[in-house]
Amino acid sequence: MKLIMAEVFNSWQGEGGSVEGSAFGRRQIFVRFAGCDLDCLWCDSREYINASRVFRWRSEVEPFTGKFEYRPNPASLDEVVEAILRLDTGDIHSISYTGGEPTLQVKPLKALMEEMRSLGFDNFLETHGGLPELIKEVADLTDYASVDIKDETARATEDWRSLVLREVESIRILKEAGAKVYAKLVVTSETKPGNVRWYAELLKGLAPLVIQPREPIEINQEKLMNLYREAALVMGRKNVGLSFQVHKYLNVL
Ligand SMILES: C[S@@+](CC[C@H](N)C(=O)[O-])C[C@H]1O[C@@H](n2cnc3c(N)ncnc32)[C@H](O)[C@@H]1O
Ligand SMILES: Nc1nc2[nH]cc(C(=O)O)c2c(=O)[nH]1
Ligand code: SF4
Ligand SMILES: [Mg+2]
Repeated sequence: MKLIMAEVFNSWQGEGGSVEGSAFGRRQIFVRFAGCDLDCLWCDSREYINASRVFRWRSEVEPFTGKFEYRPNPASLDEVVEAILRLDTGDIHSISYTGGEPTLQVKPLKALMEEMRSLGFDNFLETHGGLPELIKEVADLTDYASVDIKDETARATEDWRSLVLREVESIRILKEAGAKVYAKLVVTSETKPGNVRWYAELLKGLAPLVIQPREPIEINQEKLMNLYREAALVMGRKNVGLSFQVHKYLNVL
């Protein structure tokens, strides 16, 4: 079984804020898959979007050392499992599968999640959720999921509205399978309050929402808190929170 990988490292989860299902501040091993079918304007993992150009992947030799070993793509499942286990510091909350978009490589993703579960780890899926048919394949193996709702200002794809509906469908599938799920919305100064109301209507009663400012932050506090209020008025005050990419401020991976 082969995978196109980007990197494997050990850090703490820097996103998700305090809503239910978030693993913010928990220690994780991150497994970043190469390749994505979307093209978010502000993506901080751009170099990994085109999988055919990711010739090698890196794995941390030891946590927080900044020292990496490089290997050619594609990777074998065994190599990736070995890289993960080498970074097991004994305090790992869950394994985070991110990217790129991990669900695009659904067969090896599933095999890896099965293997990590059998070794006693929980699985945390970080996904754009735009492909519910693929989400179905890994839903039973997912303990936690952070599913992005792509705002119109991300310009992720041409048919943005149908993408949002598919993301919500993925959340439903994951929830029905028993995963702890929250939605993450990256906002900018151009984000429309009316759009946030629409996302909130779709998520109401389904999953909590975190609002995460695009980095580097350009949205002002007043606008951010107005968007928060729009969402909370629809979803309920306990179901909305803020999320910041704290790892970027602390200069860790
Ligand atoms: C790189 S994506 C990979 C997983 C999946 N493709 C997705 O978009 O959800 C991981 C997370 O980083 C967030 N992210 C990426 N670039 C960002 C930026 N410049 N500012 C804020 N969040 C960002 C995404 O919204 C997503 O929640
Ligand atoms: N520390 C840390 N937390 C994260 N949460 C989501 C990340 C991602 O890129 O998916 C990420 C990441 O790359 N590093
Ligand atoms: S979906 Fe995720 S990996 Fe893909 S472009 Fe958007 S932020 Fe980047
Ligand atoms: Mg990131």
